[in-house]
Amino acid sequence: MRTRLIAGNWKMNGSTSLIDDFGRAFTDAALPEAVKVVVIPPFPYLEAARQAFRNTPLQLGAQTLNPIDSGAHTGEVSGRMLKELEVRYVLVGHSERRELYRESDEQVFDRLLAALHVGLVPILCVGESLAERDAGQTMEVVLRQVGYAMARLDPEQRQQVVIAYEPVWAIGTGRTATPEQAQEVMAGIRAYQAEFNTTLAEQLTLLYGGSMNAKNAAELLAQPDIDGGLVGGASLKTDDFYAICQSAG
Ligand SMILES: O=C[C@H](O)COP(=O)(O)O
Repeated sequence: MRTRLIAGNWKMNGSTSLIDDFGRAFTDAALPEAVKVVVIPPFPYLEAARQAFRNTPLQLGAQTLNPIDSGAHTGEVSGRMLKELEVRYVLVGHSERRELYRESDEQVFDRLLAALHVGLVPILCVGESLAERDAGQTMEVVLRQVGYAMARLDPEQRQQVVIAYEPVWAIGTGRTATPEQAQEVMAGIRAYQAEFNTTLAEQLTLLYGGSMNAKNAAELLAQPDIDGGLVGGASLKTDDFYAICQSAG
């Protein structure tokens, strides 16, 4: 059975009091067995989260990392620093990083490799824009993003990567991909992986992201190639996020 994973990406939102709310809500939480839950707050809240989540099943994630270990890179954070704060997962290639901060496939790959080198689990985010979908280029764009990274990894590294499919037009818009639309692309990603190794493809954890919420999560998560969710807006509401985690069981 594949890992079920729900990750809440707070983006540039949240507060220390929201961290405390999550700590309280998830203390001794009875989550479905085999569901892993990750909270990905902004960097300044990681230490508070590490403390507040001690008696919870919540694991920590970070939103990006610099590929370099240390040095004169003002404003940047390295994977080694994240590891010190017991961070386990890190997003790479989120569409907001690709768009707003002009991260190329090459830069995304450097970050992914750096994450693997320090023992973080990278969540590689991929997805097409609305114009690309309308032009019938969805699979081409998504497989280019997946392929650029995966083809450069060795089999053991490939096994560590989680992939999140996030159609850009569904992010923060309230317009979720239909379960069928998401399933079609995610089956395509798994089939692409199977070209390297069928066992690895079968074990690959694939997340859907894009306006997932407490109402639509169960239907999305029921699709055969959707193993979990990368949740933005709804991960800022404790009750909604808790409900999404329950739907993953
Ligand atoms: O990282 C999360 C995704 O970008 C989805 O965000 P959203 O749930 O607010 O659409």
